[in-house]
Amino acid sequence: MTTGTATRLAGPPAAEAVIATASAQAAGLPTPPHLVIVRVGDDPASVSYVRGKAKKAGEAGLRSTVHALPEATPQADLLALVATLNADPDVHGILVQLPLPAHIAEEPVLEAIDPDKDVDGLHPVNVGRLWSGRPALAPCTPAGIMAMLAHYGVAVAGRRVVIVGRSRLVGRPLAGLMLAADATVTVAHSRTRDLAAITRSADILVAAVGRAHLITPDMVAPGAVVIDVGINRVVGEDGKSHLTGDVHPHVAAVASALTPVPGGVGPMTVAQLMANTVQAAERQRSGALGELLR
Ligand SMILES: Nc1nc(=O)c2c([nH]1)NC[C@@H]1CN(c3ccc(C(=O)N[C@@H](CCC(=O)O)C(=O)O)cc3)C=[N+]21
Repeated sequence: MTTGTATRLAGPPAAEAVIATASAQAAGLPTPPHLVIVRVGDDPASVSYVRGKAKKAGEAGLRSTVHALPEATPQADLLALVATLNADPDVHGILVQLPLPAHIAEEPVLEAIDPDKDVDGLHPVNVGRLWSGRPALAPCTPAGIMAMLAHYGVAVAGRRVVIVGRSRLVGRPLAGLMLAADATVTVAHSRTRDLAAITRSADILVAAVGRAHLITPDMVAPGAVVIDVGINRVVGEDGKSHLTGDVHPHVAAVASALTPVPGGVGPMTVAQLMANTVQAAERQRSGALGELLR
């Protein structure tokens, strides 16, 4: 077999382009947009992601505040904090880092966030706006994937997109964004029969399942563009823990383009959070006019 090597769709250059645009927009606002991140508990991955997000916000010329609440925080206290942030005109974006501790129900917390400050795009109002094809704050990972494809000149309109995974944070909203961009969309998942036959029909294949190396070369059409959203921590032969995606490395021999993990979709997620925060600040500034336009 001859092995081609897929073009590497690197995250950082595309992420920098998104951040540069967001920074320029932010500079045109009366005050720098203010992002508030709420983290409950000390999950090491969450601590590290939140740190990365706050750092990027500073680099982009945004303000950020992190509320790190103890693991045992009662749900009512978290809801009270969200209400305070909603009412504060100096707060433009609110992100509650997931997952929350088991004693806190996710839904009431997400539904408590002002939809116009919901930079994660997880409030049902934003989900509904997205699915009815209206302007909406969209979840950062799928919006970042769309930005990445645009950055690298990968056309979406009219093409077959297969998304493996139907999560609230990635698979479902990505399907909505792809549909809005005129793709023909299939969402596959753990109960899908003959997954390989479906994934082989994709011009653009997105793996967002959270199972290391689920997508093998036989599941990919020659020349397909493959987006790997997986962030799996695995212990390698060297005994060290490292990150790997949902896509097997040998897929690079079949695909025309492939996003690496790390250094692919992850940085796009963070960049898109900055873009969403600026968008939220602009929506709030446009106030009553914005109300009419939505
Ligand atoms: N309310 C909420 N919104 C989120 O958007 C959200 C969340 N909760 N909970 C967890 C997931 C995961 N997530 C990532 C963000 C950045 C990287 C990222 O920057 N990854 C780097 C490497 C990071 C590392 O080395 O650990 C990369 O892929 O190159 C990954 C994953 C946002 N999430």
